[in-house]
Amino acid sequence: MTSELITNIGELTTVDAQERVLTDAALVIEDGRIAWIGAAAEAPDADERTDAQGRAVLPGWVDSHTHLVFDGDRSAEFEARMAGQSYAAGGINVTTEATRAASDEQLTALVRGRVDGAVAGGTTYLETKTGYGLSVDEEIRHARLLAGLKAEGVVDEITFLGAHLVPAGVDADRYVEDVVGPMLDGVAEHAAWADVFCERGAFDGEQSRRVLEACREAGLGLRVHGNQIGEGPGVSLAVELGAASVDHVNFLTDEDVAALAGSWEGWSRDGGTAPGTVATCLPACDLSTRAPLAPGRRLLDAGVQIALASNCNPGTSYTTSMNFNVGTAVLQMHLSLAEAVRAGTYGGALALRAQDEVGSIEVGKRADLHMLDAPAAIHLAYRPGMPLTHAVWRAGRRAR
Ligand SMILES: N=CN[C@@H](CCC(=O)O)C(=O)O
Ligand SMILES: [Zn+2]
Repeated sequence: MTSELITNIGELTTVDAQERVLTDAALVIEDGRIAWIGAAAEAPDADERTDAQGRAVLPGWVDSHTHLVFDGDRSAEFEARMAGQSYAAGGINVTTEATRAASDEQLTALVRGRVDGAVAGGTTYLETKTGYGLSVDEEIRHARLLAGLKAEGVVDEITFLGAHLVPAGVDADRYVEDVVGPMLDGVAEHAAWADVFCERGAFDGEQSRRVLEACREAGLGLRVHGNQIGEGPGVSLAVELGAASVDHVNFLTDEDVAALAGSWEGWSRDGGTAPGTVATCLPACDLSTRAPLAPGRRLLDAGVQIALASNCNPGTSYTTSMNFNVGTAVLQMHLSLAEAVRAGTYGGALALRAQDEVGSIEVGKRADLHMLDAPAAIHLAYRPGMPLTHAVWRAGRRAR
């Protein structure tokens, strides 16, 4: 068992229950986990020593929402949007066609490259989805490829999103029966989560319920893409069915916000009731679709736990940069730096129910660390777009 002391940390943002931010700090990693945190002057010895030279350290980002299994290019669709066209779910079909044509080797290499990019930007725990297969064989193929990458530690969480869109030329009810039948049977061994795009142009409330209930029955945890394009049943359904997260949340009624807040009543970080439904905000996606930014401030003020995620996908958010998403949440969504960092770390972990393992720097947790080439984390918003990630540790190992 080797240990590493990281010392001379200018600012250590722990995201622990007390939201402690330590200056002149140090920490020790042992066997992939955080073994000690405290003042640099009091740090114990370790086998190896890294001098942070006054840099800031924070938990690695937990990106709780990505779609990395895809091939093809949708830049023309993006350009048309920038010229005034609005986003519609139908573009998913374009990616599905390109993705189906890619071999296992091609898709695996594409996912690996995208994860490398995410890690290079400070992401240390990452969820990703199927959803550009949209047939029984293809969805199972994508889930199987992801399971191989999970076994290697490339991705951390896998979500089945067969209910992303009804593929062109297929009857909707027939497709839903495929999703809850042979598709679910084939992916259940590979995925821990199921998701549905509950939205105008994708799946309505009834179809979404059918998919979510069947997936829950099969033992999968639930997540929902909801309220992205307009108000709708996504949020209320997610809360009713005990989904771990509902993502996008751009268009919310007061009832939606109250339902989300109600799901957190009685929960506290140190105990109480089980966690409720996290509202995941996706600022890069909102900018790329010219949508109103998700109301993160309103949700926090109502007592809802929120996450920030990249939603990396070729249609609405072609970026894995959590630095960008967190900086944007401060600049445009009126979150404080502490709130935005928490949403991109502990909030994402809550959305994946991985909060006991990752999402904060606490003794016993996985040593997932992000060192900035800056003395303080506020530089993420103060210097947007700058290459601020200096070093990354994933489960105690230098990943960057
Ligand atoms: N909204 C649904 N799914 C993706 C976009 C899919 C696409 O357009 O390719 C999203 O999260 O934004
Ligand atoms: Zn998405």
